[in-house]
Amino acid sequence: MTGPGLTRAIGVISGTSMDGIDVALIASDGEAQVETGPAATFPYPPDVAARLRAVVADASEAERPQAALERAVTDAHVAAVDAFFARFAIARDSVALVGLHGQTILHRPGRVGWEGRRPAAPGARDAHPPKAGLTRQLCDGARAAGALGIDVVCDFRSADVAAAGEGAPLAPVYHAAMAAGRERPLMILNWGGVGNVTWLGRAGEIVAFDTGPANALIDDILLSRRGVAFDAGGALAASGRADAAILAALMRDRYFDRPPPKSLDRNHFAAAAAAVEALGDADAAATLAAFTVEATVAALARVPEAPKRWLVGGGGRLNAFLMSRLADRLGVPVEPVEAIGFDGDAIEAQCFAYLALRARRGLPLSFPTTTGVPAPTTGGVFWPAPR
Ligand SMILES: Nc1ncnc2c1ncn2[C@@H]1O[C@H](COP(=O)(O)OP(=O)(O)OP(=O)(O)O)[C@@H](O)[C@H]1O
Ligand SMILES: CC(=O)N[C@H]1[C@@H]2OC[C@@H](O2)[C@@H](O)[C@@H]1O[C@H](C)C(=O)O
Repeated sequence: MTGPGLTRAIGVISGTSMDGIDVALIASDGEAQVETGPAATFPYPPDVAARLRAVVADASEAERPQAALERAVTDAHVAAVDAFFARFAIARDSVALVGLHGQTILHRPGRVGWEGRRPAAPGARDAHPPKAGLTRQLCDGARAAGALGIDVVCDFRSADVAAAGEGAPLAPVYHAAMAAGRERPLMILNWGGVGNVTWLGRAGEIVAFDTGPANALIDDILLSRRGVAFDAGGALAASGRADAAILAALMRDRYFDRPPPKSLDRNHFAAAAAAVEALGDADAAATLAAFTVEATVAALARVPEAPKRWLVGGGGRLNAFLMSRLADRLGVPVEPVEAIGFDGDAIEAQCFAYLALRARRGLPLSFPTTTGVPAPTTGGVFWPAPR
């Protein structure tokens, strides 16, 4: 794999589920041409995962420097790339670049309107002035480039936030490349911990935003109540009944009133766990699954034209219950991205390889209709390997 004009790059990400470190190889020009190679997921060392969960659960902790944890996360990501080279017998010097997303521990973009805030009237004293935008992905680029001996791009979101964008989602430009030549309008949905959509219009328009919860809330109650990481296939949710009143209350969150672009911190909907506390396990899972589906369906009101087809990536595509409920509610085909030849577990890692290549070429990663940034904006920080 490497056609003329294509560069081989590896992408690495651990998403909001913190279920492991995804690694994928692509060859691409950072534009229309993408060839996908192998991909795999490697577990976090358990102590690193536990420390991350504690920090992510506490925003004030997530704002502190976290230098030791950043080193541990970086080393885990480097180890994952080394294991990837070994598993697929890939020569290190055949890869020109590594895009390291790192681990998001806090996401608080500073755009006016964030969290449903309304701009204060002119002259009025704002009782809750916006905090400066901040998005934190733990990743030490210099350490990673040194350990890997390969050039690294990391910190993909900060330039967008500094330019008054949401800093997320960044996958849309990769989704557009994946779906080139497919029927429009088309929706690409990522159901990871948090959900996000990319709407692709007939004339090449892209509208993208985070939809709401995907699996994170369901994962959290399965872990706290049953000691398991997720609801396999959605079996527990399928055996329960969603509580309509609780669901309606959850859907009144002001996030759903906001027009896109918009993005979420993993913990935005953390109060939902308390809302289902009095329910039995199956009904709680069913209510949170219904919340994921309704939050996703609500995206329809925010795109110019209803998509003819939805393609789903991320672990949520393996939840048969969520997939069939979404298809019922939408009335159009809802299929895993495998339907167009992509590995739904690898898209985000592929995406950060692709974005790293774009960053090196000065191409934009984000756009006014994907993050609300005022103009198309490149990003990422480059760390050359020591020579
Ligand atoms: N067989 C399955 N049945 C049900 N759910 C599953 C299954 N396999 C994975 N999942 C869900 O998918 C989640 C992981 O999805 P994924 O790896 O796409 O998330 P992520 O990339 O960490 O999150 P994000 O995209 O928000 O950053 C798991 O936490 C689990 O909830
Ligand atoms: C701040 C952050 O890490 N956001 C993630 C998260 O996980 C899903 C959703 O929320 C999306 O906005 C984003 O990830 C993907 C890869 C993105 O930027 O497109």
